[in-house]
Amino acid sequence: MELAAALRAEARDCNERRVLVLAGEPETTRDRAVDALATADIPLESTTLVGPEPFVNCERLDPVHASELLGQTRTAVVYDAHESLRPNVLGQVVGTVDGGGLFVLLAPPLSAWPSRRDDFAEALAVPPFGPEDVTGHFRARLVETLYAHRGVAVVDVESDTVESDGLTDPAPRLSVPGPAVPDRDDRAFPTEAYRACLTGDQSEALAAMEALSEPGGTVVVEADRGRGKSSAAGLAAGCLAASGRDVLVTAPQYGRAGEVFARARELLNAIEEPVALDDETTPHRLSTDEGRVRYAPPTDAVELPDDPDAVVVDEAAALPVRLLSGFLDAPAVAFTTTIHGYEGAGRGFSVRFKDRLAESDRTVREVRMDEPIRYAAGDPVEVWATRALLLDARPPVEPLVANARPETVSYESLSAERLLSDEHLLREAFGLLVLAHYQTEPDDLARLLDGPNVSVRALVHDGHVVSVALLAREGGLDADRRADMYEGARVRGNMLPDVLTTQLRDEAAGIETGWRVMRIATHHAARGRGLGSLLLDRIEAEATGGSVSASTGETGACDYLGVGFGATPELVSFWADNGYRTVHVSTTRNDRSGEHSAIMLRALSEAGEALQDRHTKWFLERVRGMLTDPLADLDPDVVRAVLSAVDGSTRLDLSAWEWRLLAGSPHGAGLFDTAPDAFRALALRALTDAGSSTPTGGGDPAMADGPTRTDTDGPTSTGDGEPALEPRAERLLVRKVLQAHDWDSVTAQLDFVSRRECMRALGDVTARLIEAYGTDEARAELERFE
Ligand SMILES: CC(=O)SCCNC(=O)CCNC(=O)[C@H](O)C(C)(C)COP(=O)(O)OP(=O)(O)OC[C@H]1O[C@@H](n2cnc3c(N)ncnc32)[C@H](O)[C@@H]1OP(=O)(O)O
Ligand SMILES: Nc1ncnc2c1ncn2[C@@H]1O[C@H](COP(=O)(O)OP(=O)(O)OP(=O)(O)O)[C@@H](O)[C@H]1O
Repeated sequence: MELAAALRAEARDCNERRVLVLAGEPETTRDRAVDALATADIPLESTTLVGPEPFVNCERLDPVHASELLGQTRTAVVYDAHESLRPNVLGQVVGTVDGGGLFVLLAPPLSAWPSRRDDFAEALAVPPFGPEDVTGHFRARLVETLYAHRGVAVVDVESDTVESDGLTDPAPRLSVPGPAVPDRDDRAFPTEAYRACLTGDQSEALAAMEALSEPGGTVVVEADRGRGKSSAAGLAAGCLAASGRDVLVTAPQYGRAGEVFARARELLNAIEEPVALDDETTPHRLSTDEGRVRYAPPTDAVELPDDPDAVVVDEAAALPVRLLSGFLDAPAVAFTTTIHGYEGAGRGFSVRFKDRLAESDRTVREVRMDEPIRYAAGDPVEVWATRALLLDARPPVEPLVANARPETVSYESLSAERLLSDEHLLREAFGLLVLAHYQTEPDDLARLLDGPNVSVRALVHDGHVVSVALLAREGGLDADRRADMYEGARVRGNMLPDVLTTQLRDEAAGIETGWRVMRIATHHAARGRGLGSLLLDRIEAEATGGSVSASTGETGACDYLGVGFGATPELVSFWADNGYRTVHVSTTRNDRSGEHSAIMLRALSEAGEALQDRHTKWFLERVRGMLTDPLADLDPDVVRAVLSAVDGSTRLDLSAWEWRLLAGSPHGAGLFDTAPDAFRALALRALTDAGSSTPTGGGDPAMADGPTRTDTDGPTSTGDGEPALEPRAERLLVRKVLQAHDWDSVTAQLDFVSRRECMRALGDVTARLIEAYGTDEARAELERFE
């Protein structure tokens, strides 16, 4: 394996990395990899094998644990991709290879690789599709990039042919001086911290983070992977703790904060600050005499437990904007974020969150770190990985779509073939999806190109993608599969049938076929002009009449459209305005976003309607119980939005005595606390009516009457609908009546001047609801006190 030695020698000379692809039968490639590591003189202690079985005496990680390598530095990583090639794993492992090191990829013969069905392809075969329906576009594209890119050697080990030698013959590199330590006058942090910096960019980022010493300090550090941003944040945290401050560190995953703590600790040791680990089992907690550095997961950290002096949010792009905004309540805060990472969300961070920062009254210091730490700038392996995984995909630049309007765009189905033949279109469509969602990852690219159940629709303005939707076909499952699912077996994909079947105990929920809108996004320069709604309209038109063909990207006619998403009031209204109706709200919060998911359906066929109707009915029957317990802290505006988006309303089944009690409450004759259930029934009725124009009536013993809004009785105050309550009155119904918060907290949350005023406000709302919904007797009772 002389080639391996030559690649390594070149890599070392220019502090870059090289890729060695060994293609052929598994055993042969594994033997050759062992030879290659030996000939290239790569120490096994700094080599990691990522693969299903050991064949070389070095650290081995199963591919599912590859994320453990994030933030680490290895001289070589061998990725044995025979059993499965996972795009996420590829992205995670390439970045950890050090300058002067090799990334060794073991693969089947490259010409046959795209048509192989490996374990990852199996994972993309979402029922009712089988592995034979999964295509190999992602791998075909990957193979093309392997041949096309500099720094990538390809060897066919069966014929012992070097198909591409990967040598770039670089010009000799001038040695780069280490970063200068700023003058003492210019800095507040100790010299040791600046000495610990490995690049000028890192030193500048550290200097910017001195702003965290003062209340109001806000710093944003943006960098590509491996630029040393976590380390810069760690050095800053160490300096702050040494000066007696309490620093709270958060990151999407506990393990990811490791570099922050490692640098903080090294620094505290270097400046001889006695440092104690509070607890060996949770090493992410360091204490100095007066200061400390501690970790909390994002959804806890946003509550700013124990009032930290400063907060470091590492990998901020992987968190949703709503959560990030919460950190602006901290006295001082630094956000570090990857621009083109496997998180693939850096631009999203800039666009979505920087606007929010700009609106806040904080002065923000922004720093960008470009110099790579592990290897030289311009490293060809980084260039290759970025292209292969589309890590730098971005939406069209603003001027190209700024004039897009519903009348200037065309609706298009973007098949995988079309996207592959037009790299610009692929980059724009994927870039827009990445930008719109904080959790897009390289696996999604493969899903989009090869998943038989996934397809893309877009609005195109002048050749550029301005709105895009990713659709998943769900349901259409046979009886055995539905029974398995009902009994608790995991069925891939099929998110909506899965929730409706397993959590909501509907064994028939997987019969109908639906399209789930997995993601939808409109370019930020063209939002609020009706484009998102137009895209949904066109999808619906297609879904009501289309033909079925997985290979052409046609998803076919179906029974319903559906969506599951982290519920915010604005998004729920967007879906409700487009005719989607609530059937479920998850009882737990998403770990990363802190949001509850809402599930909304839009029935398109009779069968779809039957499905939606029964879930609407069940939702109305159970939502009261959920609101007093698991959803008791759900944002009242989300509660208002999801309730008003239910396609139906509850019937009021109150006894004459309950009506009398309600009617007495506005004037203090009846008390809320003596019969909260009667108040709940009334509040729920009002809030579910809030989105409709024709309320349903009372008198029926059934709790819910499903989606038909046929009124039977119940006068209304407006003549043609429900009483129009102000948002604050609705929030009061949610917080006090439905979520059962105590009077004092409701008074404070809704800014009432006193508990008395809050109680009086509830009395007023109750009176209005009795006017609208009460029996004649109840209204007469109300009048007795007036
Ligand atoms: C399954 C999922 O993907 S859910 C996640 C949806 N996607 C995102 O959140 C990505 C970022 N957001 C976007 O790309 C867009 O805001 C979309 C896709 C939600 C809406 O696209 P648009 O082209 O703006 O839609 P359209 O113009 O038809 O409707 C906008 C309406 O949605 C509402 N809306 C939706 N989201 C928001 C929001 N975050 N802030 C304010 N209003 C919003 C508004 O009421 C607006 O009404 P208006 O026209 O009266 O101003
Ligand atoms: N000042 C430093 N001292 C010692 N090691 C450092 C320093 N800065 C960076 N490193 C090392 O360089 C590598 C990359 O640094 P770090 O993890 O801070 O960068 P990052 O930009 O957050 O990278 P990633 O995106 O890979 O998480 C790590 O292995 C880290 O240990």
